Amino acid sequence: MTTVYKRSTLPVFIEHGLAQASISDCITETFSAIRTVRSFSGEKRQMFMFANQVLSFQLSGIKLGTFKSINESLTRVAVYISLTALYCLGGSKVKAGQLSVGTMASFIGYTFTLTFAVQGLVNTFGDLRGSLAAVERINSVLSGVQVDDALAYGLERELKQKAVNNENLNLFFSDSSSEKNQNNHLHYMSALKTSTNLFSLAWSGDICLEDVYFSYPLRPDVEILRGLNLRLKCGTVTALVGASGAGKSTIVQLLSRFYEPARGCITVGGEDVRTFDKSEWARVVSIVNQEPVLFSVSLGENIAYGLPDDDVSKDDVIKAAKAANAHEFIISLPQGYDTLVGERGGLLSGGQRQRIAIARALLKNAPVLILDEATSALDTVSERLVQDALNRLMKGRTTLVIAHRLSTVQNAHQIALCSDGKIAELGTHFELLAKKGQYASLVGNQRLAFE
Ligand SMILES: Nc1ncnc2c1ncn2[C@@H]1O[C@H](COP(=O)(O)OP(=O)(O)OP(=O)(O)O)[C@@H](O)[C@H]1O
Repeated sequence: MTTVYKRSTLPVFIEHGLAQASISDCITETFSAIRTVRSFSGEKRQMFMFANQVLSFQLSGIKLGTFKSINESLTRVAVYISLTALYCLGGSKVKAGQLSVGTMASFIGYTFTLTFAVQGLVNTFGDLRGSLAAVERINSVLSGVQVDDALAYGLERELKQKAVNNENLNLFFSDSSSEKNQNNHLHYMSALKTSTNLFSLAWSGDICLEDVYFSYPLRPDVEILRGLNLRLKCGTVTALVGASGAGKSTIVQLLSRFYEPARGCITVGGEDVRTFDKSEWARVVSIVNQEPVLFSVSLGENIAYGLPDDDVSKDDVIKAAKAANAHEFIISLPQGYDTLVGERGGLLSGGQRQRIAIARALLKNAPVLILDEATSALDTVSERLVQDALNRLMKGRTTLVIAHRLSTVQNAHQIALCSDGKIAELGTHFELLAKKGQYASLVGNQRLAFE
């Protein structure tokens, strides 16, 4: 009986445990790659995955609950059978005059009542304690979070338009009829423009950082950017250089709109980017990082990440992979485009991960490209393949590259040297060398890698 019970319930326990683990895996993966998720407008996709995992957790929970209830019922039946047996035994002793009826009945009754009561109480308190701890943790996380209203508004609006029939997602949205939500919506609806002209502006206009001041929320007293001005000319490459800690990544974060400037503004074709919501902005900007983040899905899905499923054909994915010099290595794998890349792309080499990220950006085809050039050394063949793919990706796009290689800097249309929270020098490689300023000494000190 015990063996049958174990055999039948063990898989249910395992399934429930796995469902719980996949929820936390999904959360960990999403938050550790939050910049990539945001830059590819992947919030909806991650939320959808999360919703599915919560639902399978719910289903396995119900199954487990059913087994537990059956177990509980069987236990109770067994207890009552024993009780009946005790009554019979006690009854015979009473009949023989060895025990009084009252003593026997009270003994049995009190014993079992007490057992069930204590058991129930312990179970309930156990569950309650767990739930209270979870609620407390959720509250502490939520109370420390600053809600990004513009992003939240953009996401909710998009989800309401496109996924209104999707029950899974609807579970995650609060009742928009509440007065507070409606006020928020009205506020942003009046402030934010639609994306209709954002793409054409980004394909044809310059991107400008105008007198930008910025400090990080966690260190509000330290001004990282102090009146920075920089124009990224449409369709050209700007190499951003500067000493470590000069603020290069901060400029990238502002351009990606992970943060907003404290003063000054960023414009696209003359329009303040804050007039567009963040999820729409994410569609016109591609970011390729030093250490590209891949998700633990297939190679094909990683390349198509960020695009709605119905917009991506297998041919498009292959075309992007070919342009990124990734097709050959993908088809040499036994499962080709269906090969799983492992957690954070761990089953691929550094150069392969970079080419997948480049294919992803090529497929996204955004007019603005932000590139954080890898400092880690690749072997010569891999390096050439990556560089070749990057050159194709940069072509015709307004590109800002945090440059670490002299060749990148030399080939850029302009070089911006960031120092003291400003652009201290701006020009081509030879112009800046002739100036014999900070750029010349940066190159002289070999702080830019020579090839
Ligand atoms: N999230 C953050 N919160 C507070 N301060 C930060 C944060 N990120 C960076 N800083 C600070 O901002 C300054 C500029 O950092 P940033 O990363 O932009 O420099 P960088 O030029 O990209 O440097 P590196 O070349 O070493 O990557 C540094 O002094 C850094 O300590």
